Amino acid sequence: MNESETNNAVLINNLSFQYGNQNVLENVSLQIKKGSFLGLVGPNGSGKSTLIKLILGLIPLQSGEITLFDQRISKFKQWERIGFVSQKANSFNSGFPATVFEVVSMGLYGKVGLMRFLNRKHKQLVRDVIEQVGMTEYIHKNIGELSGGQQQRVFIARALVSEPELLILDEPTVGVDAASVKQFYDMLDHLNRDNGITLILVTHDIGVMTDHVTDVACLNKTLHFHGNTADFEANQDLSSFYGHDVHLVTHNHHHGGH
Ligand SMILES: Nc1ncnc2c1ncn2[C@@H]1O[C@H](COP(=O)(O)OP(=O)(O)OP(=O)(O)O)[C@@H](O)[C@H]1O
Repeated sequence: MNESETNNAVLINNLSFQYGNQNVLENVSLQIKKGSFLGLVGPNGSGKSTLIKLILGLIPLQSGEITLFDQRISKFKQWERIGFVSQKANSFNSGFPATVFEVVSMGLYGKVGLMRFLNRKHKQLVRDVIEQVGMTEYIHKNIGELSGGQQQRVFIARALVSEPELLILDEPTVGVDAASVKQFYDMLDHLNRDNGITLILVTHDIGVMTDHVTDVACLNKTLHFHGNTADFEANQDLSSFYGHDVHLVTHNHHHGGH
């Protein structure tokens, strides 16, 4: 980390975005501090993935500003500081011919070109991140033979080999069974607390999430709430609106209290 940097991993200022003439994000401002673990929640179609794509520079800004580690996104070049794991990561079928070690090594491609040129240091790094996500005993297993939750850990390890300071996860627990979800969150806690990695987690698992995240942001085109987890839970309107029935809510609904 750079000594002269502020405490912000991500700073979003007055961001708006449209697909065609559909407003998807309106005047969103959000400060994500280094070391925090942010849960980003919102109904289907509320703009969560769009916000993440904008932060990752995958789609261009239209209005407003995003600052990553104190650099305007248009000038930002240190993309290795940011890792991303998507919901669709766990789609390997049982025939996929790559081991956990190999899949995680692919995360180094940007650094070393081809996997067969991995040096001792790189191999150790690959083993270390596999250890961090608790997959050491599966290191030589084929990825396709693992459960969805285990595959997702492997994808997190793959994102971790480039040693990101910020890791963004877009609904990583979709399709993962309840028992594995708990372990998955424990692993995220470890990365956040022990390794100091800032996390942004897009999720619909409100109940599980609030036991782990430090901060919550509720998005429904505009930002309805951003604050610490205790304040989110204390606000009954918010936790029920963004809770279990979130899939049924339409954009036209009214919801008070904030
Ligand atoms: N490439 C695109 N072109 C046009 N419209 C899009 C595109 N991507 C998303 N949208 C629309 O923008 C809105 C926000 O979508 P977005 O994927 O950001 O929501 P989300 O909160 O991530 O939803 P979900 O929880 O269902 O994943 C939706 O109405 C969606 O249909």
